Amino acid sequence: MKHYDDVDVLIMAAGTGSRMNLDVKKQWLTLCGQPLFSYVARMFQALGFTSITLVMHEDDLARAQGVLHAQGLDAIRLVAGGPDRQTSVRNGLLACVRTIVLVHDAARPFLCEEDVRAVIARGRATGAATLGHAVRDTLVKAERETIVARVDREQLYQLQTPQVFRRELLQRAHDEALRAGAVATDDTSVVERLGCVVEIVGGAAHNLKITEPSDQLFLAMWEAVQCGSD
Ligand SMILES: Nc1ccn([C@@H]2O[C@H](COP(=O)(O)OP(=O)(O)OP(=O)(O)O)[C@@H](O)[C@H]2O)c(=O)n1
Ligand SMILES: C[C@](O)(CO)[C@H](O)COP(=O)(O)O
Repeated sequence: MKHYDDVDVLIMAAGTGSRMNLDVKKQWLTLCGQPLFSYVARMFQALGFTSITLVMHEDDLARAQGVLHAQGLDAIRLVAGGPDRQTSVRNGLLACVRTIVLVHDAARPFLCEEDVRAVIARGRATGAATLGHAVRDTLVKAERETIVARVDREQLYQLQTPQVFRRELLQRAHDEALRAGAVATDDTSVVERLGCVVEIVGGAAHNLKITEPSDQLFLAMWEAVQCGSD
């Protein structure tokens, strides 16, 4: 059973995707015939979420509106992002009114329902939870591409999204970070600055973020499996 009426979903899609080195921003790459941002928005709608806000680059708002409309996704709100992810999340928070906020990257389209359910359950219970995956490769520290030290991976995780928070806490954390001029790459870091504990929920390894050109291979593989194309 799905009970998501206490959750505002923020889908982050306002970046420039500089590490992809493409002419197109990565959220416009297609998966199963749809741009990543609408693929992800549709997925959350299909899971039963009723408040979904898509944070897009301001240059893309009109075009994104057209895509959402053409796909019958008019219920999804559009908000302009900012120059960094933290500002984009803060802009998105202005559209949130519910008890819980779930923040997800449009660049992570390979999310499964089980992980969404698990991280929401922990976020509701503790106030702050994130999906993450234990590091599984051998880790080292290097200088000038030469190994100088070994790093014990025992306690290391790669954080993913969704990240789920009590809205009041996330808002307070962003207000405080703005006041202090603190910049972070994710929202757990923003919340930790308040001294809050964030719980990690083990997520699927395949919930990876499209970041570098070679990650397009995963889009092709997912499409072949999920959409039946060859
Ligand atoms: N100003 C920004 C920057 C990032 N994001 C979003 O946050 C997610 C994760 O960020 P990242 O992978 O770093 O995306 P980009 O900033 O676009 O990539 P890059 O760092 O390579 O430029 C992406 O879905 C991206 O669109 C955002 O909404 N607003
Ligand atoms: C939020 C995030 O996806 C968690 O892994 C990540 O921090 C986004 O920013 P990054 O600069 O790509 O690490």
